[in-house]
Amino acid sequence: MNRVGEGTALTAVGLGKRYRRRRGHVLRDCSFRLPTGRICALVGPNGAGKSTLLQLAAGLIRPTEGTLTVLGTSPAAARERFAYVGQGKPLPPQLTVAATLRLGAELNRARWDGPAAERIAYGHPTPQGPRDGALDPTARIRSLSGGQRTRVALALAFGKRPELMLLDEPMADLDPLARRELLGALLGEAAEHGTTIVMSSHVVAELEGVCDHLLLMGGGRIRLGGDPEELLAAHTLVTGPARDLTGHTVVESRDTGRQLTALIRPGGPLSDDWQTAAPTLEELLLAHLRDPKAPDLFTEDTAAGEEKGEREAEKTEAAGETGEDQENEENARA
Ligand SMILES: Nc1ncnc2c1ncn2[C@@H]1O[C@H](COP(=O)(O)OP(=O)(O)OP(=O)(O)O)[C@@H](O)[C@H]1O
Repeated sequence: MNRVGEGTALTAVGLGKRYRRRRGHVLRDCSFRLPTGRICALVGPNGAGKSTLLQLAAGLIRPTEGTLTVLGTSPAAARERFAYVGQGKPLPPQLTVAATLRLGAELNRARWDGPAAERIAYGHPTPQGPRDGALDPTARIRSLSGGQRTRVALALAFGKRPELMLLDEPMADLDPLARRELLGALLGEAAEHGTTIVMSSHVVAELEGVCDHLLLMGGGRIRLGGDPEELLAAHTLVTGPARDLTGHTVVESRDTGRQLTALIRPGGPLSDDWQTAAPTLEELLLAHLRDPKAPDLFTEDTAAGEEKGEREAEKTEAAGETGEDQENEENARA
């Protein structure tokens, strides 16, 4: 359901991506809309194209087909308004943490929020002194652990005070306390400033209760898109002796001979023979991942087809972005 004053953070229309040295498409004909102000989990198996989608949104690579509009414009035009933290996290190895944050301030003079960056990097000191995991401002980047570098990269992202954060597995190398702290900071950021957050992750359980939007990728496309609660509400786990599920959309079913267990999207009332239960988010995602043929589902406000006028404008604007020089750009960045 659309919320009052809500805009669009990302719109993909017929988005496709093929890498030159790889057979077949990584993404094919993806269309979806992500409203602003959402904390969106981007999930899917290894190689599903999550990093590719985030890199397309960050303007680091270009689509082979279709368009991806960021904050209503092209990724290049929106560059100042979003922050991207990729898995590689390139940071200047010779600089100290404090100098890296000063560089961030220098590069983002118009919007820099120093206290926000410092909160992520150094945290709030406890009465006993600096909190565990807080970075030493005089430490050089090259001497930091993977998780500590992630913290610097996230501090730069928060300092930029972006409208949109694109985070590629931001929690992968953080310890459990740091993960919790980061999730709290992301929630606070979204609540206070209306920041849209898109983060890829493999840890579904960690995302429950944090994310209010979900994009499930698989088979080169977006399989599920929307508010997790709405997506869950559209599904029911059923168990029973009956075999006939005509009239319902079956996502996955297992037949032991004596009884059938299935995850379905009910198309009408269920007969009394069935025992029913609400699936968990993990059950919903796993069922879709196990069965690549399960039909895709988008909640009402996330199907890109809604905004025809906007789409036409986006196509025109972004048309210049889908150039033939895409591989040159990728090579240059590599
Ligand atoms: N620069 C590239 N050149 C060729 N193929 C690539 C390139 N980058 C990614 N790929 C391929 O595209 C597919 C999608 O990769 P991507 O990194 O986007 O997936 P992912 O969902 O982020 O995976 P993971 O969960 O393992 O991080 C993979 O098969 C990968 O090998």
